[in-house]
Parts: sequence; structure tokens; C-alpha cells
Amino acid sequence: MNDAQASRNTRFSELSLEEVRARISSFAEERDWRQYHTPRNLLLALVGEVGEAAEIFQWRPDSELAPGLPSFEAREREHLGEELSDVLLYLVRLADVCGVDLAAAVVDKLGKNAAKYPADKCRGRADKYSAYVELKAAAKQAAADAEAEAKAGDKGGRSGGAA
Ligand SMILES: Nc1ccn([C@H]2C[C@H](O)[C@@H](COP(=O)(O)OP(=O)(O)OP(=O)(O)O)O2)c(=O)n1
Repeated sequence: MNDAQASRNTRFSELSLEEVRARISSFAEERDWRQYHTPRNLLLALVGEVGEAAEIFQWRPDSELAPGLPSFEAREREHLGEELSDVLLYLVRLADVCGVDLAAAVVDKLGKNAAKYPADKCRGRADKYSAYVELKAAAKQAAADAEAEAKAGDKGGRSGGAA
């Protein structure tokens, strides 16, 4: 990573997925909108908002879309933030009404991704994991090990947990 790339890296403000879940849930309840927030409607709304985010990029030259979007004006970056927020809000709400613990699912998926794409084998290559045929068995074993470890930790946590 060069200096220009490093200087673009910013941290997000603190916000948990649980807080987002609770706030969009209250927003819907206060408006009696649970009736509209069905899994299908929310998935369609999510895809629609992805399209709105895509509209911001479409037809622009590659030179304007370098990482960090250096040529974007403040209002354009704010607009992008609004559309990405809509995507996140509908995604979290969709997970909620589908009974998916999105925070847990994300942590689990990150672990699976790491097992499928070992850094030492994949660094600098964008191949799909299936290209690493010789690694598949090892990745599967690593995923199984991670699951067994998580289960063991879970049991330990439960048995040692408070009331
Ligand atoms: N039935 C609805 C309607 C809206 N929202 C919330 C979630 C989104 O964050 C935002 C979406 O609002 P709009 O449909 O008005 O979409 P935009 O904010 O993108 O407005 P526009 O389409 O004018 O750009 O409001 C919601 O939860 N449920």
C-alpha cells in the first residue's frame, strides 16, 4: 500500500448491526409498516437501492472512479452514502424479518472465506476458490476445525455463562 492509499483509509464511526436492526425495526413499528416489510418486499427494496447506488457510477469514466473517488464533490459523496445506507438498512431489516442473526452470520462467513482463500496461496490472485483444486480438501478440513472450535467455545461459554 502506498502513501496515497494509506491516507485514504478512514475508520467508520462506531455502530453495531444490532443498533441498526433495533432502529429500523422501531422505525417500521412506529409507522405500522411491519405489514409491508415482508421478506420479498425487503429483498426487492434492497435490490432497488443497489440500483440507485449503481446509477451514481454509471457512465462515468474510470478516471473519476479511482479508490477514494477523489474527483467526487462533497454532495456526491453524501449522496453515495445515502444510497449505501439504504442498502444496509434494507439488508439488516431483511435479515431481521428472516430470523437471520446477521452479525453472527458475517463473523461465520468471514471465517469460511479465510478457510477457502488461504492468504499464502491467494495473495495477488483473484481466482475463484475452486481454481485451487489442491487446496479444497485442506480448506474443508479447516472449516470443519473452525466449526468444531466454535462449538467447543460455545459450550464452554454456555456452561461458564451467567444466569
Ligand atoms: N416502506 C419503507 C420505505 C422506506 N423505508 C426506509 C428505508 C430506506 O432507508 C429509506 C428508503 O426510502 P425511499 O423509498 O424514499 O428511497 P430513497 O430514500 O432512496 O429516496 P429516493 O428514491 O427519492 O432517492 O426509507 C423503509 O424502511 N420502508
